[in-house]
Amino acid sequence: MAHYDTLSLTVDDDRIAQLTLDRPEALNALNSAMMAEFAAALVEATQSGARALILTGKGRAFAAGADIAEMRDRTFGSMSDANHLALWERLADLPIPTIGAINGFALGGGCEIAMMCDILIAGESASFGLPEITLGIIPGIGGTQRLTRIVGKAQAMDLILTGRRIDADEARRLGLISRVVVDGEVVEQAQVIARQIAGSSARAVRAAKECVLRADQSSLSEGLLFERRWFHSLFAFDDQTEGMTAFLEKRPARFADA
Ligand SMILES: C/C=C/C(=O)SCCNC(=O)CCNC(=O)[C@H](O)C(C)(C)COP(=O)(O)OP(=O)(O)OC[C@H]1O[C@@H](n2cnc3c(N)ncnc32)[C@H](O)[C@@H]1OP(=O)(O)O
Repeated sequence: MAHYDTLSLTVDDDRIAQLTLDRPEALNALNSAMMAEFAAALVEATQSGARALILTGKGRAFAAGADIAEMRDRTFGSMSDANHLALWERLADLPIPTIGAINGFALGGGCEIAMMCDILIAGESASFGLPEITLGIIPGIGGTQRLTRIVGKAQAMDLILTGRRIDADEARRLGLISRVVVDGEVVEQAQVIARQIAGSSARAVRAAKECVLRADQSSLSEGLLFERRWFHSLFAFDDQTEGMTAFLEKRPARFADA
């Protein structure tokens, strides 16, 4: 793995990649250096053959948002000419499942990149929020769009216009995250999920991810057709025969690339 200054990347023997944001002294505030390294690390993780990626933060925050010190003196020209923040979107485009393991604060841009993950689990004392409004700006890494799709207009307006923070239980009730676990066990629980995914058929996992993501972006009839076509396609591969044979023979399936 390459050396990174603002994050670390590991890939274990089960082909689980773990990307850890690593600027704990600034609560993992997202700066330009981290954004560039993040994009490079995603490429490296994918090219390593990883089957799932866990995203977490070192210390008492997942990430407390974009780096305010770095942003304060930016101008419209420097932000728009560089299409600033666009690189974070690479996370949403990753072909393998992503699991956000949220410890502590996930605020502003931190909450926004968390919402890009496919599965989100959080420690009991994690907190989420989009406080950008208090800084005279708005979310810029997809926060208005993703939050509205996840929780609906009224809840999104409440959270974005007030900038209020919510705890892990409220985040789960609203549908932002799927599981709340004991603080300190967040990464461990993410690894359990990741290993389960890594033991499944890679093609079926990819198909499932593409279909779920399509649900957000297509009409119901287009999404249904897309799902049915993917379903048909999986019968072209040995994993389907192996999975069904294993069930009938009452043994665990042995998928080719698991
Ligand atoms: C498109 C996206 C836009 C955005 O994301 S804009 C940013 C949105 N985020 C925020 O507004 C949150 C800013 N941070 C905070 O409100 C607080 O922090 C917390 C509530 C998260 C934690 O408060 P406490 O426990 O008192 O810690 P502390 O002393 O404030 O923070 C420790 C160090 O971390 C730095 N830091 C925290 N968040 C950021 C940030 N977003 N950008 C730059 N630095 C940050 C602080 O300044 C400080 O540093 P030092 O020890 O040198 O004083």
